[in-house]
Amino acid sequence: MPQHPADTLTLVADIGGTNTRVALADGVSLLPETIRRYSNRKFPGLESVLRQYVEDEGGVDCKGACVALAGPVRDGVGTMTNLDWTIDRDTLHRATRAEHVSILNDLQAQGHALGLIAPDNIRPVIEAPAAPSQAVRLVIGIGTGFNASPVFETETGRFVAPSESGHANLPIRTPHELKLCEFVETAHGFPAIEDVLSGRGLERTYLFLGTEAGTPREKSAADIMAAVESGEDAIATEAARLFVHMLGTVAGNLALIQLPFGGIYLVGGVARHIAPYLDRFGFDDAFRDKGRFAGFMKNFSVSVIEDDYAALTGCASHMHNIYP
Ligand SMILES: Nc1ncnc2c1ncn2[C@@H]1O[C@H](COP(=O)(O)OP(=O)(O)OP(=O)(O)O)[C@@H](O)[C@H]1O
Repeated sequence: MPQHPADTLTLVADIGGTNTRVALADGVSLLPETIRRYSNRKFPGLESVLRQYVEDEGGVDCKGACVALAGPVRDGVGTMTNLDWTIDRDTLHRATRAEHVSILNDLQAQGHALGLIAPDNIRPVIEAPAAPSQAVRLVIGIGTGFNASPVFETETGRFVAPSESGHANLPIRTPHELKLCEFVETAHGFPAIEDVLSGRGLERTYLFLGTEAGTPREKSAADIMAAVESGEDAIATEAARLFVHMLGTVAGNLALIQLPFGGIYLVGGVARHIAPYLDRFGFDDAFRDKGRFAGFMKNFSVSVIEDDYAALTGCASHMHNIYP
């Protein structure tokens, strides 16, 4: 990589509950040939994934390193929610030898990527009136877990607020959703949004509907979506419909809390796979089902970001802004 001297390079990593994606960036641009993907279950911890990456890139030296992880970050220590991994700044220095390091929540990184995603990678779901460029935006992530972050444009730069909103409890609108909530609560002790709106949540919804029908069966999220596509399994179709409805309700709630007149952006592996069915399974109706505020909900556009590496771009942008 001779055309990119070490003092311009940043190592960026997106650590999800299932997969870690790592790349090098020059400024805000990812270097496509350096993008690598690792399956988390093959590694004992985050430090070893990062060390593996540095080795796979021939012992590369970088000026900065930024990791975005699926879990809360407090006082410079990130803790994964769906994996027994933590990372702190010293470990990140050690693993990458970078001078500047930063640890973000993965949805914060997704927020920092807004404005840098190629238009081809943004799929519109609901249109809304145009808003000023400083209007608040909201990213919602549905993958191994669920989370959301509002994105604020301030006079001193962009601020993306972290949250753990996937661990708030499920909002219930129908008797059937109440039964799903009770099913989730029986298994987990608490019916969190993430227990339905995630890959495992889709699988759990499928099991719930099968159990209700007297034919309990398990299928992976990918197989459920393949069955929806082929139309061969009515329970899979119903699971996707229930999932989409719950997603509309939760996204509508978050919109009312944050007022993202600049748009809502759905990101993550499950969001990308469910995107073609949002219209067919009534996302829009559930999103707008807010009583007197049903008309007000037309202020919010919704899109799906189809770029699997958006969080890496967000890490690069964040580092470029704080260490130009
Ligand atoms: N074809 C598919 N349809 C729906 N869901 C799928 C499909 N393939 C994989 N998934 C689900 O996507 C999830 C992984 O999504 P993603 O790649 O965004 O993960 P991640 O970045 O590790 O997650 P997170 O950041 O939420 O922790 C898994 O729960 C998996 O079951």
